[in-house]
Amino acid sequence: MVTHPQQQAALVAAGIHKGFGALVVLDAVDFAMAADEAVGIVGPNGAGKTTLLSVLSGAFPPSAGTVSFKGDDVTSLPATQRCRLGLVRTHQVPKPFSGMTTFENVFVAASHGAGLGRDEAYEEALGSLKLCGMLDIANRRAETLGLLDRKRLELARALAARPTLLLLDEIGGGLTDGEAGELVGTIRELRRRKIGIVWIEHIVHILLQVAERLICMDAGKIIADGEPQAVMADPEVVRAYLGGGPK
Ligand SMILES: Nc1ncnc2c1ncn2[C@@H]1O[C@H](COP(=O)(O)OP(=O)(O)OP(=O)(O)O)[C@@H](O)[C@H]1O
Repeated sequence: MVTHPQQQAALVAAGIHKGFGALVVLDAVDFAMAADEAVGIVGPNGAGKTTLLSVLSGAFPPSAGTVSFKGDDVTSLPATQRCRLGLVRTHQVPKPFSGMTTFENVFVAASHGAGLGRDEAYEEALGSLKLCGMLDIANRRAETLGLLDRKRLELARALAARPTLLLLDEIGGGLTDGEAGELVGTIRELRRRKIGIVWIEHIVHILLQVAERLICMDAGKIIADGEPQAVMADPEVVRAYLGGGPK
């Protein structure tokens, strides 16, 4: 088990509960990570992974518990304000602004997400598109992009918001191994730039190319947390996620 003293942690979620009506989706989840960690999250469908990411990013509040970022309690801050602090997420299903070009989509993220002035936002948008290999399609309308390019655009938009900690929700989902591998190259570059990562992904062998720590969730709880290979070999993880037979 990896220990994460809270005083060194950049992102701390403590005692998180989340329910939708009678359905308990997160049940007393505690999570903490340092600013420069790369944490992978796996678990079966419906385990609560995306809901946890939504609570961390501020998409909706927890039913109970607190979230703090860089030492400040952000539990009641909306996603837009957490974004300005550097806590930025991507979505499982990219929904770019249609009727706008790829560049314009990223420019909006730089100006509104990061709060940059026009010239700085322009440079930031170009830099993000370059990093994601999208300069050659900067003038394509977003609604004409295929899935890989939509995923790249989702990443470019998040990067233009200048994250210090990036929450990725199945950025590889629906892609071929080769396509997901391309995204890994970009995410590795982010790691070189010391951006912290929390990455939910079902394509585990892709995830393990980046994650230095792995968490497995099941039924609203964290059931394993630590060195990736040890977590993947954990009998509880094998049972809940990897399809092991009954004990
Ligand atoms: N807004 C909502 N209203 C009602 N139920 C919801 C809502 N969001 C999620 N749920 C339910 O909460 C549970 C957990 O969903 P969540 O998307 O967090 O799981 P997940 O681990 O990310 O799954 P997957 O791997 O399939 O994306 C599911 O049963 C889901 O149907």
